[in-house]
Amino acid sequence: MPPTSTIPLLRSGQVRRIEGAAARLHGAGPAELMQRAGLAAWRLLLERWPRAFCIGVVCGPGNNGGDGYVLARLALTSGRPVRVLVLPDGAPRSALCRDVAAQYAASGGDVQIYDTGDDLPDVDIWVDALFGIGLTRDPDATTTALIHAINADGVPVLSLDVPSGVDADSGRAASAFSAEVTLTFIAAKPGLLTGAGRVQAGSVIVADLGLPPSLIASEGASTALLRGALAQWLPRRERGAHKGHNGHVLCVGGDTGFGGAIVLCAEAALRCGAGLVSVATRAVHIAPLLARRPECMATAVDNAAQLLPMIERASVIAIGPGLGQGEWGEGLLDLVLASGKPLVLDADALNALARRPRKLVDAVLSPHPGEAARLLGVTVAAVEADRFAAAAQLAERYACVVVLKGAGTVVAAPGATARVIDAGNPGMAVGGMGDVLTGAIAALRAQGLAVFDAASCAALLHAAAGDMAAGDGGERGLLPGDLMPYLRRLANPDTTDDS
Ligand SMILES: NC(=O)C1=CN([C@@H]2O[C@H](COP(=O)(O)OP(=O)(O)OC[C@H]3O[C@@H](n4cnc5c(N)ncnc54)[C@H](O)[C@@H]3O)[C@@H](O)[C@H]2O)[C@H](O)CC1
Ligand SMILES: [K+]
Repeated sequence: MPPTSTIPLLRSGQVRRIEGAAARLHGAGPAELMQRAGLAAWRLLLERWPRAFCIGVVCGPGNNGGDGYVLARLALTSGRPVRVLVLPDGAPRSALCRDVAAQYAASGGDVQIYDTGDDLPDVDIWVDALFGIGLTRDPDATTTALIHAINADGVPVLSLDVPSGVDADSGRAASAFSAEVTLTFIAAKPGLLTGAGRVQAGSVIVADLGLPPSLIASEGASTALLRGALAQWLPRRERGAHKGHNGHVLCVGGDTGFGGAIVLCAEAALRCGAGLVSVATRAVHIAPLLARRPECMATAVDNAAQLLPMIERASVIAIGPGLGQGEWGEGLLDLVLASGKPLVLDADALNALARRPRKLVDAVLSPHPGEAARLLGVTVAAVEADRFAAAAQLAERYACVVVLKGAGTVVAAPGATARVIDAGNPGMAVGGMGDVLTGAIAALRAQGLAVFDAASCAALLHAAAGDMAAGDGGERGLLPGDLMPYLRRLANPDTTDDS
């Protein structure tokens, strides 16, 4: 049951087709759209940075640069000083860009050629109109020098359409502007919401350029951005429910001395609404910890035979936190994989799976980029260069749902439109956060959500709880346990059944 709060993301090719259709169907050709783009950017600049007086604009040779020249002309005719920078080989190449550059010059504007090592003009804001969806290769040395100089200049950067240097579809960036805001045209691009692109884009604002939503929707989303509104996802709580109604999660992990992870997993499963949670572990030191929670039964499991009855009673099994890489963990994993129960695999269970790859049935994998690289047999850089492709390959190879963690979590399922979550913050990059997510996924699966929705909703819940916890005390020093009260709060939007 995907929520209504999914925002469609369009790839570059889709946006270009819409641009073509806009000319045919709505009389808004590329020249008109460029004027609208430049005007939308100028209005946003005035609204967001009203005290910016001297306006710097970096203009590229293509139509992204054209957007920049339109803005530069508007700034100039508003009486502000304008500094337009172009690269040595950056003279306008597209006809549209030449036209608007000529309009800017006719308004009295001039252009400065930037070369490596030049001092930057003193401006109050930089508008990045170097490259948009037409980036075809990594920026060269001079371009990279300009990008680094502007990123270090200490003034805000407003990127038009895409932070230059970022691949609009994958999010990959060799070097890119660090934008405070990216005003993207017609629709947000997937590369702005995950990986390096999410980091460089800052706040992403969409300008529809006055095109009808029906035209923009005509392309169909290549990826869906999931935001807030968790209520639509979560199963309604029946008044007469008892703990059996809300599923029984079995958490398997916690080799000797590694008990913390499985405790986090168990607690998160409870906080996200699982009716019952059992823990199979051999980190016996955590037994007293869990014994104080009657809703959570911990059992010391030394061998696979002891696990069987626990598997029978469970509705969903989460395996991996603190599982270790030894025989004990491998033996339990084999039994769990053979159980036929809905599964969530994380941490060391993923490393074991990477050593012995096999297709899964009704499972969710929740790798970080390193685990994903091992599961695919590639480098971490290759995973991060195109997180959508990596998640899709994992989903196909292991026949399961995949939650690829990191900046802009990607949730993929075989043959389905990928989902991406732009909530979450760098404070969550600490040990144990993944264990909390594993418990959340298992809990929502145990409460009856379909596997793709359970993984997506849990990832949204987890990221939103991380943002709330960071908002309450800062990102530095954020700990996995800090998320628990927020998980509970977010998992209880006013959806209780009044019947
Ligand atoms: N699609 C729309 O509805 C609208 C698009 N607008 C703007 O147009 C750009 C896309 O323009 P395009 O000319 O296709 O590409 P770019 O301007 O991004 O750049 C292409 C230009 O740059 C050269 N180039 C590419 N990579 C590099 C590199 N690494 N180093 C040097 N040069 C490079 C390439 O050869 C081309 O010459 C879109 O993003 C919007 O901003 C409209 O104005 C609004 C509607
Ligand atoms: K740009």
